Amino acid sequence: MAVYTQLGAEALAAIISEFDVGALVSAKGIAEGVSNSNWLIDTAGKDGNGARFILTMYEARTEVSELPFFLGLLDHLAARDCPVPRTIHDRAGQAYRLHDGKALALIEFLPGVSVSEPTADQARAVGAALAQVHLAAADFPGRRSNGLALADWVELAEACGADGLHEISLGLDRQISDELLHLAAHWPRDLPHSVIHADLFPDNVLMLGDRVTGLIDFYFACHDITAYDLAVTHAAWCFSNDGTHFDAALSQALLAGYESVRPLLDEERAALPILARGAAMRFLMTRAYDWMNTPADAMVTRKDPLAFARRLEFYADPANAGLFGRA
Ligand SMILES: Nc1ncnc2c1ncn2[C@@H]1O[C@H](COP(=O)(O)OP(=O)(O)O)[C@@H](O)[C@H]1O
Ligand SMILES: N[C@@H](CCOP(=O)(O)O)C(=O)O
Repeated sequence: MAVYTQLGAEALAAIISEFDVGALVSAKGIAEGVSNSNWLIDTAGKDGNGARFILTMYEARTEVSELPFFLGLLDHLAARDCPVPRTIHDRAGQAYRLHDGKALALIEFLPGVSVSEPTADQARAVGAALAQVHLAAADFPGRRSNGLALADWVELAEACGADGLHEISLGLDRQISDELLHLAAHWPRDLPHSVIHADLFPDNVLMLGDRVTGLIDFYFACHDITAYDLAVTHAAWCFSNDGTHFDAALSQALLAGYESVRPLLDEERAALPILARGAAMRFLMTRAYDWMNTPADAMVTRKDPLAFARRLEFYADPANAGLFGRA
């Protein structure tokens, strides 16, 4: 469930009246999502023909000082025909407003649904859309470093503690400490960097059939290794949810879709195995930390860390070394 803050009808109407979008007609809290509060907003529209938006209230996990980067990036990408929602600026031209000390943004509504069992054609389309974002962001002037990079995985592992990890699953502490050493020794330093989405899971992609209609939730976007973003997307799309089953057809389609827009350099392709291990580690660590630190009465469902421990095992298995080789 993701409406952490209750806003009454009067408050919502007053907020919407600050934008040139017509009067509020209806507002429904959106259950999906975990970080922020979201409402589906219908208004009369500027011309009286009706219009639909997403109203997002940023909760504790999003720093207000970072909103110019996230929201500016959406506008930059949308202006370059990437399938991302524009932000609707208020009458004063601001991309976000403050309400009772919390930031709010009104965002273009995009049609589509998040798929739970992607097909190869859908994975191909997602790969192409990701590459389009990487190219279109090249002249985006905003800067944000990755707050969940290798050094942060190490910190998260320390915060969890060996005993805590072992309690999640026997031997998980050892798997993580060995892997972190391996990643530190082999993490690539000289690959192309760009703005990356960094969390392009199926629930952050809206689709109509095989067409990507929306890439959303850019709140982990940052500058980092471009091909690492492809590795994150690979880990997110090419396995069953629990990480027990790898789908080679999805993997090939995702990579081919990506390369149809932005061909990988040889060194990027060669680095994909280690980048994929890093991607699996990133989600293993945040999920393990959340697993141990989410109060029992919290409104969010904890995500299974072991689903990414299994992906990590898969990527690290020498039997799968050829996974990212050219077909
Ligand atoms: N621009 C949009 N157009 C249509 N639906 C959206 C849009 N942005 C968000 N949503 C809907 O709201 C849900 C939660 O949004 P999301 O940004 O993923 O929240 P959170 O950051 O809390 O995870 C999404 O799963 C989707 O259903
Ligand atoms: N994709 C991450 C969780 C991040 O949550 P989001 O709803 O903000 O995308 C994971 O699966 O661990």
